[in-house]
Amino acid sequence: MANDHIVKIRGLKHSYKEASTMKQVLHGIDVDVHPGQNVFLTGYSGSGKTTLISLVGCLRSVQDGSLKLFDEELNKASARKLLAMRKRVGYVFQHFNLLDFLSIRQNVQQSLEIQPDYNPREARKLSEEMLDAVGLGDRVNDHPSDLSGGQKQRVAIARALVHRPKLLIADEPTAALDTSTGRDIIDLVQRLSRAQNSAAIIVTHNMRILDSADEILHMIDGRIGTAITEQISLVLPNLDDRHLAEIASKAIAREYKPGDLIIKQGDPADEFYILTGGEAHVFRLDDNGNRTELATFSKRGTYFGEMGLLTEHGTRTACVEVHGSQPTRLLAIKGSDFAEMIGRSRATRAVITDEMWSRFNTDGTTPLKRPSHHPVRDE
Ligand SMILES: Nc1ncnc2c1ncn2[C@@H]1O[C@H](COP(=O)(O)OP(=O)(O)OP(=O)(O)O)[C@@H](O)[C@H]1O
Repeated sequence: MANDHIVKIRGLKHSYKEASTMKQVLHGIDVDVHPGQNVFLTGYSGSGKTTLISLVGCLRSVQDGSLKLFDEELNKASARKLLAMRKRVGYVFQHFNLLDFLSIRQNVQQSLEIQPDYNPREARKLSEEMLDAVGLGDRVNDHPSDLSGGQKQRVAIARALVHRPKLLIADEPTAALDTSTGRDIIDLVQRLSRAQNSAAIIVTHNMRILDSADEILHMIDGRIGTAITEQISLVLPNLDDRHLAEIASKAIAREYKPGDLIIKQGDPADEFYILTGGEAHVFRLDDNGNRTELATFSKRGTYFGEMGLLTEHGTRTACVEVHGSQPTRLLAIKGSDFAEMIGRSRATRAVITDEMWSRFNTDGTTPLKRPSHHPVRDE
């Protein structure tokens, strides 16, 4: 499908001039962002996050590689084209970037004034509605200096979304805010962008807010790596830091193509899986080869493969296949590492075992013996 991508990046490289040499800061990036997807971009300071989003947001020119925004190639795009594309994106910055000599309604309205079909009356109405949606409907005539940090960021969100962009870019929108205000701001960005079916790329260092992402991209020295530690800590929050780092170092990132079988019923159970992208479908086959559809997992962080590992049965009780037209990405943890993990963290074992029993109950078949370890809840 031509329109299946909001952003499609292949082999993107970028360098800055430093004295008389060039310093390369992006080393061949591949990224896909689909309509309505919330993608969080994490990584240490200096790893290249701001460079990457400023290229996506048409604030810089592409030097090398392919970057398609709304299906249009930005490599070799003219300054005029970049400017036109920039108007179709919404931006939220760390330091709000509001103009204090304008009222907050006028600040929001600015985004509409640069659109080709600008109509002042309509723009005023839309700006007031958008401020209402961010909870500032009664403050439209105030100026930014009258507001708290969290309220200023709400204005910035209204300004970024008022023209209904198909992509919102937020560069550390919570960095200048306290934790609970930051969480509210992320919730708001996600609620409003989802309501408009806008994709959002949100740069953040804040691990506590990552659980609501559709996808987490982790930048390491100008490359996209799998956010293995972050993914595992979200799924299994009871692991202590040392244990988490140990498991993360042993987890293997895998990608399966549409049509691939991930788990085959009857095979020995030897791995535990955490879904990090795409969808996985579970079905069971009876002796005559008839299929019973059991579940489709689409939420990032869903885990599976625990049944064969936790029960004395030891073999796969169902098949799992790639679902839909996108690849399915997983973190695989070897059975022996999984056993060690739940052996050391009773809370983790309890959570996974409870989830397994609730799956047995929903799927209506419990062909297996109870696990040898009963859930423990005393941590
Ligand atoms: N305009 C510039 N000129 C030269 N070097 C730059 C420029 N902008 C960024 N860099 C360098 O490029 C590298 C990546 O910077 P970038 O700002 O993209 O990283 P970041 O992950 O966003 O970091 P932070 O979280 O600190 O903002 C850093 O080493 C930085 O010093």
